[in-house]
Amino acid sequence: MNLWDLLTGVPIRYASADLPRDVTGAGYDSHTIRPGQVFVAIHGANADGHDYTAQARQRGAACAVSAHPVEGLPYVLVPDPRRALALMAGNFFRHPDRELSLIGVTGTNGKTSVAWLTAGLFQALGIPTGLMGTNGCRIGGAVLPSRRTTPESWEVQSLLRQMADSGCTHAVMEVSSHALALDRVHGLAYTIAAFTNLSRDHLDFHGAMEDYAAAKAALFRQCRAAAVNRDDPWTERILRDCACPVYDYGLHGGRLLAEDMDLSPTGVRFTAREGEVSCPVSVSIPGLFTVYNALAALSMARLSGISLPDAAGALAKVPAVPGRMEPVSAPGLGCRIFIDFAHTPEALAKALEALRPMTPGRIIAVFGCGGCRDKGKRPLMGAAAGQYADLTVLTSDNPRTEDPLAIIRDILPGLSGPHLVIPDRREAIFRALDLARPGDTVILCGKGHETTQETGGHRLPMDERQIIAEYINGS
Ligand SMILES: CC(=O)N[C@H]1[C@@H](OP(=O)(O)OP(=O)(O)OC[C@H]2O[C@@H](n3ccc(=O)[nH]c3=O)[C@H](O)[C@@H]2O)O[C@H](CO)[C@@H](O)[C@@H]1O[C@H](C)C(=O)N[C@@H](C)C(=O)N[C@H](CCC(=O)O)C(=O)O
Ligand SMILES: Nc1ncnc2c1ncn2[C@@H]1O[C@H](COP(=O)(O)OP(=O)(O)OP(=O)(O)O)[C@@H](O)[C@H]1O
Ligand SMILES: N[C@H](CCC[C@H](N)C(=O)O)C(=O)O
Ligand SMILES: [Mg+2]
Repeated sequence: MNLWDLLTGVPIRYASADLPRDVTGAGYDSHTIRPGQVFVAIHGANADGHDYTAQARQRGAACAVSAHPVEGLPYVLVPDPRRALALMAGNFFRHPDRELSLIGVTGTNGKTSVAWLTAGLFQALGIPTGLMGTNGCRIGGAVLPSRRTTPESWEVQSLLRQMADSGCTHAVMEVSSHALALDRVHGLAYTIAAFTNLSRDHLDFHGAMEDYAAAKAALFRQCRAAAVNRDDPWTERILRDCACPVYDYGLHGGRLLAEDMDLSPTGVRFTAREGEVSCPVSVSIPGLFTVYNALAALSMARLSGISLPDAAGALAKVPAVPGRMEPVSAPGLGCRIFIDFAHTPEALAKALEALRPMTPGRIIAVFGCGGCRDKGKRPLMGAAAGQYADLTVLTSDNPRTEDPLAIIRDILPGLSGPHLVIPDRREAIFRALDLARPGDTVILCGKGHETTQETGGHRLPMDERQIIAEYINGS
């Protein structure tokens, strides 16, 4: 590709005279750069790409895009290499957002659930829809694993191009606050952006709630319509800079309302009402938060021109989201078991609250907090467990490179109420199941769809479904 075509729209401060005419693409990691590519040097939190131009050159980089002059490669100076990378990705992959109805979902909790329900709803109506998020990327029948909720801009544009080329007319993607702050979706034009809610998470990265909210709000400056949760106290802040039409939903206010709710162990049923039109909705995921997630999905369907009855009919056909209040059958144990992905104080509270009406006995919660992430949420998660569970088995959840016991020590000050500390997660699950009596509910929080445990800097296999099966089979 012609270098200047690749750089279309990128603000440029200076270009050296010896630049190549054609390049084969771009990359931002010196380890994986390929011959003929542009190496985009990014100044990050841990490293500075500008220090790795020699390695990029050895691997065949044709030139660099950088914030300051670099040694050994012709270069183009730009004010912001991350943004340059995102714009170059759009050019290289021929702007798939111009061919797709692109839907972005942001918020602290519920992004994966809402994205899944929305994509599933469209698919059920015969609308070919791609899906990108924490649980993987779905393009046609293929599922590609994801390491992050929203990948780097080059990968985002590449995946959207694959969706467009495979016949998708719509794409639904989760947009994390990290992605917004780090320009992974810079330059994308969203047809619809949705906001689920905001509560404490990721303050290790954002610093303060206001900065976290500001990162999320940025999505609403690059969309043509917004779907928002009217009941969330942060919604006004999120919409402050939003100039597009807004469709709101809620239990207490909004254009789309949920009424006559029936929350059961197997899911939720309610009546969705928009003005004079109302229709029954059912989703096979328990918890009041599922009502909100369903309303978000229905709102995006409405903004896409789908009638409420058609949308509700399609939503009823969508299978449950893997690892989100996922029931595990344990015949013989007499207790209910759920695998869930709650990993914030608010999500943990909501997930545990959802269990109370279906639990004649005790709620036994197994949870831990991720290592190398927001430490401030740890005692708050402890407090949520103490408040809503009858017994907590405190354990580990991806300690990463932190000492698991140090993480547990951070959680304990918030945790009042009966609890056991069992750092080994498999052992913790076994103990919770040992202690469970008929009528109790055991919930394993925080790992959801994950099938590994990151500890000591390694990623080890760990599947909670398998651990439960092993317990049941007596191994
Ligand atoms: C905080 C964060 O998101 N960091 C991401 C960011 O890191 P960074 O900018 O600090 O990068 P860095 O490691 O300092 O390196 C700077 C540059 O030098 C380059 N480099 C570095 C070393 C070298 O030898 N050669 C080289 O070229 C790197 O490729 C990079 O381009 O850019 C890197 C390259 O894309 C990412 O790998 C890294 O994600 C890390 C692994 C991460 O864990 N991110 C998580 C927190 C995250 O993004 N999570 C969100 C939120 C999930 C949610 O709640 O939904 C997500 O979207 O998944
Ligand atoms: N709307 C919601 N409000 C509060 N809690 C929710 C909501 N939806 C789901 N949850 C809880 O949060 C957990 C995570 O849900 P989900 O994976 O959909 O969130 P997410 O925003 O995608 O998370 P991540 O930031 O990791 O991508 C669920 O397992 C459930 O316990
Ligand atoms: N998207 C979330 C996932 C957390 C999953 C949980 N298992 C943990 O490791 O804390 C994050 O990056 O914070
Ligand atoms: Mg997610």
